[in-house]
Amino acid sequence: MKTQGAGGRGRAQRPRRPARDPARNAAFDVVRAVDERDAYANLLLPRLLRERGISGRDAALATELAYGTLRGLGTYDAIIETCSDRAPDPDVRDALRLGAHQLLRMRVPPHAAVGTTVDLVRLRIGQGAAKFANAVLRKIGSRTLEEWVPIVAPDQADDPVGHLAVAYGHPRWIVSAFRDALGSGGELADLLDADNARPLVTLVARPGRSSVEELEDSGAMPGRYSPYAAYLREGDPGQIEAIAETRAAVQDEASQLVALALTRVPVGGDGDELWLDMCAGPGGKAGLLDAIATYGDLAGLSAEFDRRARGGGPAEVEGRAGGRAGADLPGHQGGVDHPGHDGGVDLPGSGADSGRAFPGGARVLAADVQFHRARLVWETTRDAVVVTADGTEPAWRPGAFDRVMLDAPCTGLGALRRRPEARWRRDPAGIADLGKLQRRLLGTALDAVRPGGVVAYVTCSPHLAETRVVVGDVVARRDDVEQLDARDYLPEVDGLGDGPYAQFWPHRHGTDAMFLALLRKRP
Ligand SMILES: C[S@@+](CC[C@H](N)C(=O)[O-])C[C@H]1O[C@@H](n2cnc3c(N)ncnc32)[C@H](O)[C@@H]1O
Repeated sequence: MKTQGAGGRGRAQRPRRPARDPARNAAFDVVRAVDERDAYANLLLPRLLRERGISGRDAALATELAYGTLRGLGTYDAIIETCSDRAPDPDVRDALRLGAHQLLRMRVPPHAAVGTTVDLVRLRIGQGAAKFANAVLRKIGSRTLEEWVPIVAPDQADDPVGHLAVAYGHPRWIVSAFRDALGSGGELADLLDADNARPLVTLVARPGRSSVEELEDSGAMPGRYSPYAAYLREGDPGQIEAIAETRAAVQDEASQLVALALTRVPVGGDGDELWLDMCAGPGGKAGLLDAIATYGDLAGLSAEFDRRARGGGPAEVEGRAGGRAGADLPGHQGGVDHPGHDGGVDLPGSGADSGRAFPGGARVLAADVQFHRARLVWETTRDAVVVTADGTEPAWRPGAFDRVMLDAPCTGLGALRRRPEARWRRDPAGIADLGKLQRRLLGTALDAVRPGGVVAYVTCSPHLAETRVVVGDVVARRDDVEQLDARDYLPEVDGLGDGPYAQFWPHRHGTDAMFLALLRKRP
């Protein structure tokens, strides 16, 4: 049974009236559903917008209201508590959170923020609750966010983590984890701030299937680092033909780069034909790996070709690239004119087999333990073989693969920008169990790769207990593994840390906080 708080007394069930303010009503419904029944905002909101025919500016407003409110819950709750003389009912509190977001972080004029929120409460909850909401919102609007923070947050000097947690709306344990992973406190506020910003929609043009130029024709602009990335400032990516046909997809740029880095490591020796994506669902990295495996790293190949045509090195790349990855392939990008590339990437190693872009001609086996997620991989890949399989109990023989991608199940703390409510749902208690699974999966990934082959251990979390500690523990227990400096395979990206790992950051790179370790099985 619900507790009776402010504005709840004597309230009768009333029939829903038609929404006069579709954006705020939709945002309210999303925040309520997240609060009441653990709904996922990024799944529910697009459905509500579609069902209610909300589009254009109203859709943009509903999105900012719902996502922004959910990101800032911790901050807004602290301010609401200070401004209320009694605990609000959950539905009234959700409306107050929406109002607080408009007053403190959006450019909605205060009278409009208060007026529309009070109207919403009157219509959806009741007259008594509306009076209460009006009084609380007026108090909230009497100060700016910068003025509220010192009042409601712990003192910065006494408790810097607690202060940042309230100031930037993150749970304290996540702020601590980010501080530990960053290694110094200097950038912590920038990171938390970046987590509160709406991420750019990043697309991937799967090589051989689409091209950045094709995405540019649909209104996107070339990405900063990945030769396959394009940014979409506005519009629905689902309407882009290449995306509808799975030749391109929505994919964070760091996700693209960690997959690309795996394909750039020279494996030498016994061919390079079979790759495993061990935790592939829903298929973002598998989609890119599948295209590179089939057609080659076309951007890298054309950069190499350009370099060699200018007299920069051995010429047999033309022969290796010809046929499968030659200039006639659909979507072949020709020369690379890319801010991060300067005509090609310089990878470590020299000699016939190293430092080369992969020319194509491999096959990907993509596995996921969950059938429905494996099915999503099957829908997004073309040439990959997709299976439902548990990576901890391999269905493949040891040493079968030349390259293995292990994008391990993790807390997802690196993608908090995308899932607005996620930060309040994650529980540090789950990290120990995840760590056990991550260690087992990394062990079986290393068993799956042949001597000389390479494993990418990836998490979409910078939490040390899921990244360095896992890799360090597993490597320390084996004598057949050599750790590579992952940064060497991403020369177009600065600021990836002290190595040998590569750690992306939203505030530095505009990407998710993706972690990469590259491990080679000793020949
Ligand atoms: C971080 S997600 C992978 C994301 C994916 N690589 C992509 O880029 O779209 C982790 C995946 O691991 C899967 N998984 C969890 N435990 C597994 C196991 N024991 N064996 C195989 N897959 C597992 C989950 O179902 C989930 O789909």
